[in-house]
Amino acid sequence: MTESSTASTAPARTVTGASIHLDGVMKQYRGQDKPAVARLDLEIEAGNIVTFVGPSGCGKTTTLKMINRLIEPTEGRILIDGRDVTHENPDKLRQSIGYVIQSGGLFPHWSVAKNIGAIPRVLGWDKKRIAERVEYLLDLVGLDAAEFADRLPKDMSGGQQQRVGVARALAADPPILLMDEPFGAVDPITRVRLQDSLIGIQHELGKTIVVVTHDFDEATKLGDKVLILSEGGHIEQYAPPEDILANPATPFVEDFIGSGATLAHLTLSRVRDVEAAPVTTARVGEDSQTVLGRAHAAGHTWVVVVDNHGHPRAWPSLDELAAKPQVSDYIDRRLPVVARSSTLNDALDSMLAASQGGTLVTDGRGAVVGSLSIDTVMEVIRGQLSEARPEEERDGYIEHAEGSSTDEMPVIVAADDEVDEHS
Ligand SMILES: Nc1ncnc2c1ncn2[C@@H]1O[C@H](COP(=O)(O)OP(=O)(O)OP(=O)(O)O)[C@@H](O)[C@H]1O
Repeated sequence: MTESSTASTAPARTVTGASIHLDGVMKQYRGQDKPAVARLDLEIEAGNIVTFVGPSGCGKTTTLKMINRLIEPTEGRILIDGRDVTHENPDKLRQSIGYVIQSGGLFPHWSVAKNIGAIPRVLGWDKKRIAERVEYLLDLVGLDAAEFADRLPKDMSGGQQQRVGVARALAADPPILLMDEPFGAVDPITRVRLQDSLIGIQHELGKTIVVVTHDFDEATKLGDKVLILSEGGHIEQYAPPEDILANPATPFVEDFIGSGATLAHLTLSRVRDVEAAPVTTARVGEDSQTVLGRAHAAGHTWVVVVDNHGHPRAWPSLDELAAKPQVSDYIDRRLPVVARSSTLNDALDSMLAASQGGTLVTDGRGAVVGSLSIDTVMEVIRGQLSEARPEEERDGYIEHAEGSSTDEMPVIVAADDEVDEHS
């Protein structure tokens, strides 16, 4: 079988996640007159990412924490893969449900390896198995084990700490991952990378992931389904993002998603839907002339320097490359990079943040697979906008400028403006 036919007939994704069923759950906090979450019924399919959004105080976190019983429901049942866990030992339950909070929630005096190994140690795994697991998970979340395993959280960036938080939550291979505003505390570019990394991990592992977020764009990007809640944990809509944008179920949802719903479709277009241009890659320490030969043959004017995992480090021009006999070990911290799962909005953001006319594209594990130019993205966006606006609405500048349009120019008059009938 050829490589391309393997790709086109790829088998369905492996699902290692478990389904979650909230059956009439209710939470009434002591001293409150109204329940934080009134009777809520929710079915989350195994292997899906579901995002919870809604205004502050609507009950997102309460609902999430009832799944692993960090908050005990006042009424109702929680079923995991059909099994009623409402009265199971909560500590045991939590060992099978990974939990990630904002900023990673790492133990500050423990190394990265010790943090990730916390639950496996409780489960009595031997040292070798834990060490192998730590190495596998660091690689999965895009961190180099040799560089990070012995670091303390304070010596890492917010985004790196958050990656370790995800690795720790996955340590005992739980079927479910709960995440409460996981990317709320990082800058927008890091946020995009963490989102992409999470999508990559989910595609690879097929876990069931529930994410609470304030950000509707994040909810639509990550979620196979989005749950929109209003006060009291009331379900306004629970559907795939495309359906919510196309058919908001209630006036609340319409208001919530805002008038930019047409533009919001752009947040659903992915980098993988646009063909990435091939790039010439070079390894650190490789002979520059050999790389130049490859780049010239491919007609490229720059190359991407990658590490042993194929992660991009810099994108020097051929002149810069030729200035040194070997490919040098330089990291360009402002390199624009997006994953195939990123949205076109993310791609534009990354280009703008780096003041570049293009961005590199990586796979779910951060290895370079190509590049995308601003022109390509703009072309797709223009196409989408014109599809969103019906033909008859598009009366061009030329027609108006030449006075050839038969349409009346619209005149907007305030209700109390006097209109002179004779002018
Ligand atoms: N421990 C508590 N005791 C009393 N009331 C609480 C408690 N925790 C939350 N609440 C109330 O329950 C309601 C739902 O809170 P919850 O934290 O679930 O909302 P949320 O949608 O996650 O909000 P946010 O987006 O602001 O984090 C709110 O009115 C909140 O004030």
